[in-house]
Amino acid sequence: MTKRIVVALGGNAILTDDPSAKGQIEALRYTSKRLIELIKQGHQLIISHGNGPQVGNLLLQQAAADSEKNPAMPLDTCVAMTQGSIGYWLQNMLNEALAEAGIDKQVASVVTQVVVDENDSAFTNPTKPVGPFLSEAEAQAVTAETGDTFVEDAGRGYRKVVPSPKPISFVEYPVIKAMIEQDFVTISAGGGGIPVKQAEFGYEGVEAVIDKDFASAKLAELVEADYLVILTGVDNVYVNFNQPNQEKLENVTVAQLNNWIAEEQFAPGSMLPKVEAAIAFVENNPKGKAVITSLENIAAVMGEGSATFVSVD
Ligand SMILES: Nc1ncnc2c1ncn2[C@@H]1O[C@H](COP(=O)(O)OP(=O)(O)O)[C@@H](O)[C@H]1O
Ligand SMILES: NC(=O)OP(=O)(O)O
Repeated sequence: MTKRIVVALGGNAILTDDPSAKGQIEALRYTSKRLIELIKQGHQLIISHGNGPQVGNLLLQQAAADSEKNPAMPLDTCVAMTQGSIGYWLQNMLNEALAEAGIDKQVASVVTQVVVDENDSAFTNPTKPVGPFLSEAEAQAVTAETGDTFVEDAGRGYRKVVPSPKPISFVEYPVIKAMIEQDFVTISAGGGGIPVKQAEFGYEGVEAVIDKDFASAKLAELVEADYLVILTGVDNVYVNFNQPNQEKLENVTVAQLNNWIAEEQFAPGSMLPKVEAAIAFVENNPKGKAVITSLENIAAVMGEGSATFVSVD
């Protein structure tokens, strides 16, 4: 039976060890081949993706801009730029994979604006890690020069943090919905969506990066998806992660996850938002399941391999 599946692509589905455009296109070529396995099985794919590494790199490139003739772009515009570039690469690679598989299906990216609350406490408490991983000494040197805030990111090094308000609504949702109804493969809410606030007539950008897992959960809720699949660097969520007594989670409920959240089992800025997004989706859509796994293990969604499945109870 056809399932409606929202797939949120994490960092390493797009950027492996080569951050050049060519390297990211290659990573997305592989990713697309894996993704269309679900289309081959007759399922409907609704794709979103992250942009943390890319938007952080773009911010670093902005620092090289001169102030008048070649001005630095604000963060919301940088999010739009990464949404555009990743969407462009991904739609091309999906088209290629579909053509190779002899499947005639349209793919398109939607430049997606996501409304946030300008009074969200995130604006005074930046938590979203973006850009490259630095050593502690490198991070301290950048902070001394720019005033940027860095945090240690899940044992992998230090990353700059930016405000990450919660997504409220999708400006382009009627368009996304119409495309889904036509059975087009949609790429939307890239990089969590371009953060905007309501203006008198229309919308105005705000400087932030929305967490793509929260945006994807909201999208999955709106489209009443059967599955929200969050693809990341690990096959499963763990308790006691990276410790000798780490324990793989396979089928878990919201109540169990809430207990582990209280024990601080999931790293803020990396696994915690994924777990929270999974909870939000199944609580608002109790018939749906959330799945956290790796791209390599995507077949687990249909029962072939290891993944963490979250259900409401
Ligand atoms: N409890 C945990 N269980 C599994 N992975 C965890 C846990 N805590 C932190 N992590 C780390 O979080 C990473 C996923 O977050 P991140 O790489 O920021 O996401 P994304 O794939 O969306 O870019 C995993 O690859 C893993 O290294
Ligand atoms: N915007 C966002 O959450 O990106 P990452 O998933 O790449 O961190």
